Amino acid sequence: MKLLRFGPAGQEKPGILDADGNVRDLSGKCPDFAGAGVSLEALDAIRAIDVTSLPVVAEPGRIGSCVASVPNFFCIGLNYAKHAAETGAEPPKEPIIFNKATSALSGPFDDVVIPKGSVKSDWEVELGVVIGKEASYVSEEDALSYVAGYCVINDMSEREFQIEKGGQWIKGKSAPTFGPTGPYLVTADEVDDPQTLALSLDLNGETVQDSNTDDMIFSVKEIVSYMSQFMKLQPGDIIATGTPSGVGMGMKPQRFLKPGDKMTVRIEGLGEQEQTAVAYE
Ligand SMILES: NC(=O)N[C@@H](O)C(=O)O
Repeated sequence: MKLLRFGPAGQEKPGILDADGNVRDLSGKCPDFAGAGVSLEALDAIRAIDVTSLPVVAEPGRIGSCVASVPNFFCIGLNYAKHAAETGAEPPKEPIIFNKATSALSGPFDDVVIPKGSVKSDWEVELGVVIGKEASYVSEEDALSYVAGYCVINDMSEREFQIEKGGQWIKGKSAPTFGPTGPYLVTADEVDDPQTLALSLDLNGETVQDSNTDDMIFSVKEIVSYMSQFMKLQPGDIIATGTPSGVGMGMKPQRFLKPGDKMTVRIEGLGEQEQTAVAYE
């Protein structure tokens, strides 16, 4: 299933894409796609609905983040060897885990606001994993059975805030609008192998990131199992699984976003996002 949320910010309704590409309204039939609303049980209940019986939304308007009110917005750092190299870092021996403030979550086509005082705002296409079942001490073998689905994420990053402000990457990752997520939550049963997906990001029409999830250092199943050794993952948690090379910080000379820049962010089978960078006002 391709699940989405449509409507003005803060008033989104849950929907589903039908076989003809129409948005069908799921409101009243299921809870919002937040927390338990994306548990494996909740997704099974949606799967049992006859999609053709749902009203077609002729004009869905704005598309919101495909999940809402996320309990945790986790990220994995330096999970592609060439990206680690472009930042001057060694490939990690164990997964690097950090957080993005959950208030950074935004719609896949919403403007990205360059934060107040920022001169180093940067882009990062990433495969997003949404957890569908409490996961504590799970094996790698079982890990993918805890995944509700996958989505596109732009892990927006302010490099001065992230690197030059005395530590903790969360400072550079968390500005409002720094987490475009969606357009769809594609349920796990529709993704044969999360380690074979092409992912790319264009800046003003020029492809700057172009890779495949088979280049990850730690696979999705390794990440979910590893994280579950330290914490209990919960339904609705997002894990952004790291970005490939081609970020502005790694370019020579470095390149950062300015108002009017357009980012097109895509992952094979999961859809495409587009954001325009705008100045903070
Ligand atoms: N350098 C940096 O921030 N990278 C991470 O976000 C990552 O995805 O690797």
